[in-house]
Amino acid sequence: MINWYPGHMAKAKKKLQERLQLIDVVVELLDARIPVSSRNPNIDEILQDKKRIIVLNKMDLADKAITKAWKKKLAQEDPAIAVNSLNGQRINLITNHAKNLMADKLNKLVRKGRKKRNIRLMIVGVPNVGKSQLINQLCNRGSTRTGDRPGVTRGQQWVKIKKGFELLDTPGILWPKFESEEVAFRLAATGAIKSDIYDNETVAYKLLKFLKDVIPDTLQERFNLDYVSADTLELMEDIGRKRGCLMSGGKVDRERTADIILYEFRKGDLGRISLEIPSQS
Ligand SMILES: Nc1nc2c(ncn2[C@@H]2O[C@H](COP(=O)(O)OP(=O)(O)OP(=O)(O)O)[C@@H](O)[C@H]2O)c(=O)[nH]1
Repeated sequence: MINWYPGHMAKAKKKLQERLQLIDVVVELLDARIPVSSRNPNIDEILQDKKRIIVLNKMDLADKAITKAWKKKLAQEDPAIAVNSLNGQRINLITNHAKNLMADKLNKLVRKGRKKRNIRLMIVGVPNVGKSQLINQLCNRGSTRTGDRPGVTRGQQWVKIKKGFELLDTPGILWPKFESEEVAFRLAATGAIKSDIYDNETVAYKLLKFLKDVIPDTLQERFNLDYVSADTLELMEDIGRKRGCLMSGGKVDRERTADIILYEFRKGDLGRISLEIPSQS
């Protein structure tokens, strides 16, 4: 886990901006469950007028209808798609969109009698959003290393991911938002940050408070509850008891209960749940 200090951010920004000069299209990766909170706060300033595709990753964990609404909203600015980087579902759309974005520029080259060149892509995003997973998926599809080329920092390489496309094999790591407790909660709940603001128990409590209104039936069934208490603390203790999280004297071990709730939520065992909806933000 990176500790972001202003100095680190300035350095990361500078490094990224250097690499951006080599790139045709940036793939901005967001978490489909929290597209607002998982977005770097300075992204527009960093990317400036660079062509961009917004990719909502982990679509398998997010609510289908809400993701669709997000895509519609985000697509007002840039092409926006949702993918699953674990199984590679829909990642073909990334190169399709990149091709469209670059069509005019490349056609111009051809009209000038020059050779059509590969479209160069790079993935950027905050920690844990799935950058490495997506790079692996894109690279696993019959890709080839294109060898060293000037201008690329040592240790980084271009990978030819399909005909006409090259991907920088190291992602751009961006810092997350630190602007509010609510954002910190959402990043912590989805596992993106180890929050300094919240401990696991508080994150799980806040999450449960949200979930009991959104998916009461799922909670009742999953944890085998007699009923879903309107009192969040009571509900948490009921879940703890059902899962055998007891300390000596029969008191519920809330820390262990919190770990279970967070683990199952992050894994998708509680269903596909989005923590942010477009009209809220
Ligand atoms: N369910 C699900 N999990 C995903 C998906 N993509 C990535 N993950 C998981 O999310 C976690 C983080 O993925 P990484 O690829 O390591 O994320 P990263 O952005 O490279 O993370 P940093 O190295 O911290 O910057 C891993 O446990 C992945 O298996 C997805 O589409 N669906």
